Amino acid sequence: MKIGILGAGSWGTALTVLLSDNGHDITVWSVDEKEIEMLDTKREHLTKLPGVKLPDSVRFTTDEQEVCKDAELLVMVVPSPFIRSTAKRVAPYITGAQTIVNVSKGIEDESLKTLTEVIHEEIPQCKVGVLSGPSHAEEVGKRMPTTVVAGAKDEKTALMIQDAFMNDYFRVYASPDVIGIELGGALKNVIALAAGVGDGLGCGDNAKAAIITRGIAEIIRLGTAMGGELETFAGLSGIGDLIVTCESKHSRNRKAGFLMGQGKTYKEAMDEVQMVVEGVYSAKAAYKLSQKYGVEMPIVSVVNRLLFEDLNAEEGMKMLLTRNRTSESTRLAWDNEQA
Ligand SMILES: NC(=O)C1=CN([C@@H]2O[C@H](COP(=O)(O)OP(=O)(O)OC[C@H]3O[C@@H](n4cnc5c(N)ncnc54)[C@H](OP(=O)(O)O)[C@@H]3O)[C@@H](O)[C@H]2O)C=CC1
Ligand SMILES: O=C(CO)COP(=O)(O)O
Repeated sequence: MKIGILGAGSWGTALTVLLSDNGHDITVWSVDEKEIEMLDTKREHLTKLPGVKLPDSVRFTTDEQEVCKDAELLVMVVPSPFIRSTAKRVAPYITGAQTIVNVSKGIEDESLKTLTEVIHEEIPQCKVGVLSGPSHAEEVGKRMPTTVVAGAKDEKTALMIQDAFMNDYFRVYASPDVIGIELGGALKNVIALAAGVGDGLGCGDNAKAAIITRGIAEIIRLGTAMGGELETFAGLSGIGDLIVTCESKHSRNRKAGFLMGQGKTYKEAMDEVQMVVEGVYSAKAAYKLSQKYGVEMPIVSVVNRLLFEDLNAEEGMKMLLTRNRTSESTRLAWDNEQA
């Protein structure tokens, strides 16, 4: 199959390896001429995915028309703040016969829309799906075992995406729950910032487990209120992705949080990480959505205050621990008569 990849950072590069392994004919596009020249001449992304070699068959371009021409599938893999502008750039070259799969993770800040909603708005003529889950580029680029989930509103599109990506080191499940998959992928990044802050403060495994567990509770609360399925949040793009991002040495969001826990501002942390820290972009949107849907998200709220107000890391952690006492169960009531 002919595939165009829109974005040539670490995830775009790792997926180029994967999709080439699957025998597809790949063209990679980036807005950045220097990045395209480096990839074309060195066959490696020297800064964002060093050590991973790209096959000679892959073509590189900065031309939107070229990457879209005859591509049955386009993979959208630019950071979330650039999804709309990239969709606008390619829209004139996309026909109703083509499919776009979004593999980026975020929520648009102003509109509070998911990324497939943004793509659909800009390119209504084509089919749009999503692929998400615990999948660091550093491991996929080395062909290490990985599982993800592909979602689309119609089964044919979901199965087409599953088929294009799946191989013996990259297992792809399929699902109709597009909103659940997207919210899991976007919200886990905000929680990972908090997990990193805990690490930076020197908190231990108990605190990490608490942030992951109470974090997924927040994701489920908002995600189900917005129409996502509980099963999805218990799956690869929910708890699966949350675990990998809160625990992995590769995680950009956890690392940015770690630096903030050590006293750096989020801008200093982002400069040091040098790759996209999506949680910073999604944090405000997640908070605004929690207000809109009337659900409590204390970790998301503290992360916003750490990022955009002058709350420091220690105060933030204390604030979470000293919230009003509450129950873990939201469904069951006490049976006081039996007691
Ligand atoms: N890295 C990973 O392991 C994974 C990442 N993701 C998601 O994939 C998305 C991309 O992440 P990742 O590849 O890591 O990011 P990177 O920062 O490595 O790369 C992003 C790419 O987008 C390009 N870019 C920068 N500015 C613009 C712009 N204005 N318009 C269009 N393109 C631009 C970058 O160019 P330049 O290099 O010049 O900045 C680069 O090619 C994110 O949403 C992330 O959450 C999902 C799963 C795994
Ligand atoms: O989403 C990702 C892996 O699934 C990448 O984000 P992090 O690097 O912050 O974990």
